[in-house]
Amino acid sequence: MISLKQFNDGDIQSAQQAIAHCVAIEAWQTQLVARRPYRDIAALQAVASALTEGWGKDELTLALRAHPRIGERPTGESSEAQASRSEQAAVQDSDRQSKEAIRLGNQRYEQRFQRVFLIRAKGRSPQEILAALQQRLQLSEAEDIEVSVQQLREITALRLQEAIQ
Ligand SMILES: NC(=O)NC1=NC(=O)NC1=O
Repeated sequence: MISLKQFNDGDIQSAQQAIAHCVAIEAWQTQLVARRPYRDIAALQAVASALTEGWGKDELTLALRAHPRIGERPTGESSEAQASRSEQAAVQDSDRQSKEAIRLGNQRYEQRFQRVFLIRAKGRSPQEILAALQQRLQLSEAEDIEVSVQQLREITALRLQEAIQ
């Protein structure tokens, strides 16, 4: 985590490094860095959010490369892995039955949509995640893309809040 001043004043390389784990979409990273300096955190978050406006299936596909499945404990010390572990803590600590239900739900979801199920996990219990997964299985491809992109926006915003304070 770095301060807004450090983010504003740092060189391009270090500024991009500080936010790269928020979402694996290069354009978002480079544009957020290019618009420095930000007068305050709210201005930074407003631009970060505006830069997600046009996201669709292509951006989702890019971002999913960096998101482990829900319930699969992300390994490694990368910023992404650390962020995922903390976001998914409630699932990691849940009982075996919930974990198995989520694992099976992920399988069903991937068979239907051919992509990893993405949900903003922070603040959600395993039960809430499971309920969301069941609901998402009823959606059409287009509907689920829209919901998945919205989840990606939420995860990105939460990670940015943690990254620069
Ligand atoms: N497949 C996922 O939904 N992954 C994740 N959701 C989060 O909130 N963090 C993740 O890594």
